[in-house]
Amino acid sequence: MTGYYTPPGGLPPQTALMTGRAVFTDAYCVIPKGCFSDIVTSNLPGWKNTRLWLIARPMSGFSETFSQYVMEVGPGGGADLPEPDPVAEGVIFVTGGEIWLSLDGKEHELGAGGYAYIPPGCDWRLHNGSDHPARFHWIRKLYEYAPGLTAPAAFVTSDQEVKPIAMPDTEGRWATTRFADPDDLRHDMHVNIVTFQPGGVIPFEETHVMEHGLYVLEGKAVYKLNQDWVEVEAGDFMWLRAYCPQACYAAGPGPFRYLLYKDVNRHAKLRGPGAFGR
Ligand SMILES: NC(=O)N[C@H](N)C(=O)O
Repeated sequence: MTGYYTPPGGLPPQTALMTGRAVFTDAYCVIPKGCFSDIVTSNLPGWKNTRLWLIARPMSGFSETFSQYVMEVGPGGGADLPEPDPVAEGVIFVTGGEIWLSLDGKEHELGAGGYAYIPPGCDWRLHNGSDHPARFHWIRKLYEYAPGLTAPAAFVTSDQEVKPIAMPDTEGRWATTRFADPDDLRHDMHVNIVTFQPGGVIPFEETHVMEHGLYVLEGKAVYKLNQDWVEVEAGDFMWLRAYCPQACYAAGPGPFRYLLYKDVNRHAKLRGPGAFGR
């Protein structure tokens, strides 16, 4: 772990060359780090001294499940009512600085690598009491209640505390840090960190129902997205629609790591005549 990329802000200089790496297709999208300039930031109601890059949002109303924000909270900034939607759950992953997080009355301080799961309806607040900016990812999803299951409880952990689990037969070259218990079906989204050691690969085209957001925290790789091979590096974001084929080769001298969102553990939504009379 050598640190997590965070956008520096500002504008590229007038002498900058467009590199043409930004791509938006029906199956996937790549937002390279060069796109994180000051002019594409947003603000949010209720958030003080805060700006964000909103890098994923549901758009077609058909199959997209999540939104992802790269947040930058300045000194003294934050929110007492951060989440307006009572059914939204969230994950926070800190990439730089420190945040103060109150979850249902319990207070936590999170630094780089800090991770929090925030269930729907949680009473939470977030502030930056330091004199430098705090940066973190905020991933949001509408929680899908399932018969017999309640929503999970809030928890706080960190990249440093959770041991990555190697994928079978990879000699540890491909491993996943799983922050939520994969056997706990109350969770309908996982936000994990995937780590490849130099030369590590996904050796087949994964093609599955889960939608993905991948934010590259560290290193570089060549990623297969649908029919294209795309070079990616720390700071780049990829959005992959359900069933988008995916594979990769870790190409740099150090580990290649990304924060991975996926929707899990729920039925496919049926549509059309006969689906409970709808
Ligand atoms: N692109 C990925 O890293 N996919 C993961 N192996 C996953 O779906 O868990």
